Amino acid sequence: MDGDRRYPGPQVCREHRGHSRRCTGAVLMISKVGVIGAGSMGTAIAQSISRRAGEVIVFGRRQAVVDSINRDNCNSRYFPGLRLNPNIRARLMGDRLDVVDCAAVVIAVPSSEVRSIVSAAHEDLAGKFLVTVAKGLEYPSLKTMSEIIRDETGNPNMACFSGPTFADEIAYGHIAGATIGAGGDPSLRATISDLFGEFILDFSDDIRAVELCGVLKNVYAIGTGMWDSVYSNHNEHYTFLNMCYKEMCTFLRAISLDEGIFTKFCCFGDFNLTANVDKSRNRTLGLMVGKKIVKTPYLESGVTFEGSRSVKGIIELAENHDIDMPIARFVYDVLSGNNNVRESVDGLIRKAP
Ligand SMILES: NC(=O)C1=CN([C@@H]2O[C@H](COP(=O)(O)OP(=O)(O)OC[C@H]3O[C@@H](n4cnc5c(N)ncnc54)[C@H](O)[C@@H]3O)[C@@H](O)[C@H]2O)C=CC1
Ligand SMILES: O=C(CO)COP(=O)(O)O
Repeated sequence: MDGDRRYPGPQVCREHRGHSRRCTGAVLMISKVGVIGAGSMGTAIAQSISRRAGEVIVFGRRQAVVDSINRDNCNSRYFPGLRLNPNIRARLMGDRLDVVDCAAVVIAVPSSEVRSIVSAAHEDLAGKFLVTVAKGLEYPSLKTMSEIIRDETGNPNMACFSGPTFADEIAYGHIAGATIGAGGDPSLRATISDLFGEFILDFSDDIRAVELCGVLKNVYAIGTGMWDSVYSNHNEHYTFLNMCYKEMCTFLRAISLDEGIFTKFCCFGDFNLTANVDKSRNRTLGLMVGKKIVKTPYLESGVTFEGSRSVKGIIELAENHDIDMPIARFVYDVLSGNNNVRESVDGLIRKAP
């Protein structure tokens, strides 16, 4: 695809008051932003932000990807057909990260990698405005990404970005909504609204609840894939989808401080996107396991299946709140090879709420 024809270069932005709307105006010159992770989401976020910032530095661990971005304005591994904006530069990941003059740093690596990366670079990241897009839960600590990052850097200025946001569609500039989980500091919201001004944004003060929505929806995407590998009718699909959403809302009512979380992009939007669309890696994993196309070595496939890594933690977190999560347990049991899908699905139907 041709270069990003919409790239007008950084321009002055009108004040973005941070309420839920797509910033259609030109953009504020945000000096420099760092993105940790040169995978699909890191590259996509870099492309979006590069239309609003002076420069975006992407930190990747593969020299070939770094070279491809710097030499050809292209991430040949993830988006071979997309010309990246010229103000995106790549650097090879090291323990230390040269983010000295970055106004903000986005963390876009798989959740399993966040603690090691942030711990190694904690001195560089301390005091920075940090945004995590990773959708995972650390085990056995049961900590979310922002909790890990705060552990390692002590940063109070933290936010998360989560919603129905397939990376490829972001990279090609399609409309997407996302929830910003951040403390109530107005200046923080203004900064993040400028950074992610291409998105339709809603906000929540409960960053942990926003992050847990992203974790839960991956689990239910796997579960829906498994269910759909057995039942192929519309009634059956949407009946199970409703069962999943009911279980997810039961969990959120127990842990969320934000009573409006249920209708935010991180919750209803991302839950439906990932559970219903085959582009989702988590849903695809559920379909493949359900059809016995793949067995447990999928974790060595190199594909980022966040839901399979976080389902055990979600079950334990729920137990800590005396919440029963039969569908999350169904997903865990099948992924663990304990039962086959049809037996487990029939069991779910008998116990349906
Ligand atoms: N791909 C998508 O559509 C979306 C992904 N996300 C989230 O973004 C996070 C990142 O996932 P994706 O970009 O999708 O995965 P990906 O598999 O496309 O890319 C992951 C990248 O992280 C890099 N990486 C892994 N370990 C690393 C390390 N120790 N140091 C430096 N780089 C390392 C890999 O080399 C790869 O480039 C996940 O938590 C995912 O849930 C969120 C929304 C959408
Ligand atoms: O989080 C995502 C979309 O919002 C990406 O979903 P998958 O990780 O299932 O591909």
